[in-house]
Amino acid sequence: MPNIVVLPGDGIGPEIVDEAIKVLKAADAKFGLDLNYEQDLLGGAAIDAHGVPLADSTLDKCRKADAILMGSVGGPKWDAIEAAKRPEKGLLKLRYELGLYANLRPAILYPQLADASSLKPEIVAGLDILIVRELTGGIYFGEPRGIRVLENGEKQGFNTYVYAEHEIERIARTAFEMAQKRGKKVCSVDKANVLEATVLWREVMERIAPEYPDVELSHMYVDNAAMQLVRAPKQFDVVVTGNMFGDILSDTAAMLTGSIGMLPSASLNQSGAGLYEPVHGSAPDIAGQGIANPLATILSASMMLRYSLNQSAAADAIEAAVGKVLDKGLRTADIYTEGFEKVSCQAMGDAVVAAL
Ligand SMILES: NC(=O)C1=CN([C@@H]2O[C@H](COP(=O)(O)OP(=O)(O)OC[C@H]3O[C@@H](n4cnc5c(N)ncnc54)[C@H](O)[C@@H]3O)[C@@H](O)[C@H]2O)C=CC1
Ligand SMILES: CC(C)CC(=O)C(=O)O
Ligand SMILES: [Mg+2]
Repeated sequence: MPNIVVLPGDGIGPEIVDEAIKVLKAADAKFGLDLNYEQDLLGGAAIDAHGVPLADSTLDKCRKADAILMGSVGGPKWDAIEAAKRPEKGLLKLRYELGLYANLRPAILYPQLADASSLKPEIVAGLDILIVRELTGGIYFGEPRGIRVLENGEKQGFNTYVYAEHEIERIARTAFEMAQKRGKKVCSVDKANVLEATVLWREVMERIAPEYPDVELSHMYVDNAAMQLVRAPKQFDVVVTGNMFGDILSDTAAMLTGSIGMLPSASLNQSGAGLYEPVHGSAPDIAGQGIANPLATILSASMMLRYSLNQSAAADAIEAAVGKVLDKGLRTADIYTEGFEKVSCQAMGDAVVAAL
């Protein structure tokens, strides 16, 4: 019986995770998945209960799990806490401790949402990009880091952008392997005109590329990539990049698909167990109102079935059910455009269950 650790987190986290679990239970009834769920705390909720954003006991459960389904962490309630102890650090620690270096962030435009995209329909029609973000290295984890006092009494904040060859090699392989199953193009995004760490990044990408002769490798500076994503996004197939650039570019890509409420993600390690979470955060501005879009989390649950639990038929069925619900004209507020039916978070989850 596969064991799923469920970490709803903060803000809209509990609302959207409830809907994803509902959909998983419906998929279980239909496909006999026999999933077992174990709920625990992460982020601000864990700080409130245990004083730390990720308790050792929670980390232990996650290590033993077949997969983890997460909502989102953070919020203004904990913003005054010093940076090293904030809710977000619990999530970063979880990713790091489980070695979840490969973060897959598909940005797919459902054709029904062409009107909700920030771009003109003709620019985004058929959009299907996969952002492969390195998740356990780079500037989010580099040492030294902190805030120090200089001799003149002024404070200085500092972080370190660092990548070792093995970290670049393994994420390169993930990107090339993914591209082999898709459009056979990898665009590696860096800032090699300025940052030495990304000069090495580019060198390693070039070194690994010949192992995948059927895949075309190109390089792009991150500033241009941000521009190209909103100018002509369909030029991209797989985009591989470091932790911070991937974080930023995936939020940009989200708006091409209509809303960040539509973007799921999978974070994988070498062993196949994974962490599944929407790309968005805890959305404190709409938390508790029942209006969040649960589809990113529902689609993350579908990625969990596909990547960690070997249940691709159930994953396909959930994705098809999401398509059917959009066909019916149901829209949460973030993807609502005139002429459609505006529904709550819960109604959207119920509709996906019904469509399943
Ligand atoms: N993986 C995680 O747990 C992440 C956590 N965060 C944390 O979340 C908190 C809020 O961060 P923000 O910068 O505001 O980013 P955010 O992604 O939470 O929200 C940005 C905007 O998108 C909207 N939005 C996000 N998800 C939505 C959904 N499912 N349905 C409808 N609208 C949605 C929000 O209402 C807001 O207007 C912060 O504490 C941040 O550190 C941010 C990103 C990821
Ligand atoms: C805590 C943040 C690094 C989370 C985030 O923004 C993300 O993973 O997209
Ligand atoms: Mg982010």
